[in-house]
Amino acid sequence: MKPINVGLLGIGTVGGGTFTVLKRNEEEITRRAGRPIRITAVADKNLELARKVAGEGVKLTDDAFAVVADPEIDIVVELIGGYGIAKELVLKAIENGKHVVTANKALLAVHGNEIFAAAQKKGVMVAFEAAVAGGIPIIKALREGLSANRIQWLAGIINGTTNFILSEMRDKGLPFAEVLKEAQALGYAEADPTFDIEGIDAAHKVTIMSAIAFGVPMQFEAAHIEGITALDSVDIAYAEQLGYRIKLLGISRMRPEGIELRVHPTLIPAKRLIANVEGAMNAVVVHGDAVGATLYYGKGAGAEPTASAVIADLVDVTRLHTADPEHRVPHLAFQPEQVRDLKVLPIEEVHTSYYLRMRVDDKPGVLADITRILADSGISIEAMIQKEAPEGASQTDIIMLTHLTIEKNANAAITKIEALPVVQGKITRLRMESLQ
Ligand SMILES: NC(=O)c1ccc[n+]([C@@H]2O[C@H](COP(=O)([O-])OP(=O)(O)OC[C@H]3O[C@@H](n4cnc5c(N)ncnc54)[C@H](O)[C@@H]3O)[C@@H](O)[C@H]2O)c1
Ligand SMILES: N[C@@H](CCO)C(=O)O
Ligand code: NA
Repeated sequence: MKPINVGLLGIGTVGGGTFTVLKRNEEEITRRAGRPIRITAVADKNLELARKVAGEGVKLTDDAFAVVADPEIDIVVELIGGYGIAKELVLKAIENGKHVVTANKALLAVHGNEIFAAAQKKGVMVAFEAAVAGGIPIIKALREGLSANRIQWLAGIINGTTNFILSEMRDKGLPFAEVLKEAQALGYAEADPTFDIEGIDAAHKVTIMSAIAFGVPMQFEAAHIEGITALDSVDIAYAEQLGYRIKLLGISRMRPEGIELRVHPTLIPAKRLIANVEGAMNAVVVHGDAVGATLYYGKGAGAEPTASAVIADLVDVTRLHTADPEHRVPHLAFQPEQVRDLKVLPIEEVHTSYYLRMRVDDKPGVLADITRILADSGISIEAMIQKEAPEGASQTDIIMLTHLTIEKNANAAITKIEALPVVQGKITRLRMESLQ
């Protein structure tokens, strides 16, 4: 059977892993795909690296546009990253009638609408399993496995770097900067690690999942994004005492009036399976009306786990290469004309519950004043701890967990509580999700 020819753009961590796994498992992969999948051209601006990894028998170049223009190439695999040259290359590949496989979540979350429209018009596939949660087949699950369901919400630990940092801080009490350096050395972090720690990478990934779960366009620009840099280790410890873990979650929920799309540190009950996902591992919970809650777990980063997803896409594209475009799975799970223009809700409209930590004067009646404000705002309290004031101290910490409310309601109550003379400084507020 005639091989399918692949042009690889970027042979760094993921590109190198893809080359290695494809070679090692060639026989198994061919048995699945029905024909051999061969990387026949590699472009990397670091030619020395390309030579070292790909060796003889492959066309090597430092000009990625030459691969995209090569008439012998059937599928272009984009593993360069970023929104700059990667966007030009992907659009050019599509224009030249080539299928595209990419791990580039930033590119798809920001420019996906344009890229998928171009691919649809040209009748080519753009596959992106590696872009979300690395090796976990979450795109496949959302797009195909759960297609009977009205998906109601999804929530995931989808950034390995930040989960690694939170785990190490909690278990070993190590400082943030030190753990970040370790995550970078292990190859988990983005080229610019602020994308990880400020929640941007997780927002890219939840944007993509939200689009294919709910049949809406990519709306990255409307996502609410908070990272872990403002998180205080005292809150990690208090959350623990209350039976919760703090994780950086990407959350998207379908509501009749719009979509919630947000990334922020979140308290989740310690007894949930996902609360126990540690280190650089990823996990996503997807809730469908028929199936209920489903959980997907595995390695979200690293050379071979990510290559596993890239190659699964290569197998899919190879199988469907000759199929009529109408018989292929739609790029974004829903038929293109069925994508709905449902907007992302502002963060003030989200439904969630809260962890509140405040420093108060250690006087009688303080608690009554605070609980009255919450009650007047219709916010009920689920749990509370009041720390014993240390010997001779005149102030103490109160930590409260609330029931579900609307964010703007919580904001108004917090402003009123902060205005009480007995409350010192700002209240620390974290969102909580029950994930049931
Ligand atoms: N590393 C991971 O664990 C992981 C996981 C999932 C997704 N991704 C995504 O995969 C993509 C690649 O990530 P990576 O970690 O392999 O990056 P990397 O930096 O290890 O590799 C990128 C490669 O592209 C080459 N390159 C850069 N500019 C180029 C150009 N103009 N022309 C040709 N080559 C060029 C570089 O020399 C390098 O070898 C990114 O989009 C990233 O977000 C990475
Ligand atoms: N920087 C990303 C890589 C995988 O997308 C992470 O830490 O999850
Ligand atoms: Na994946």
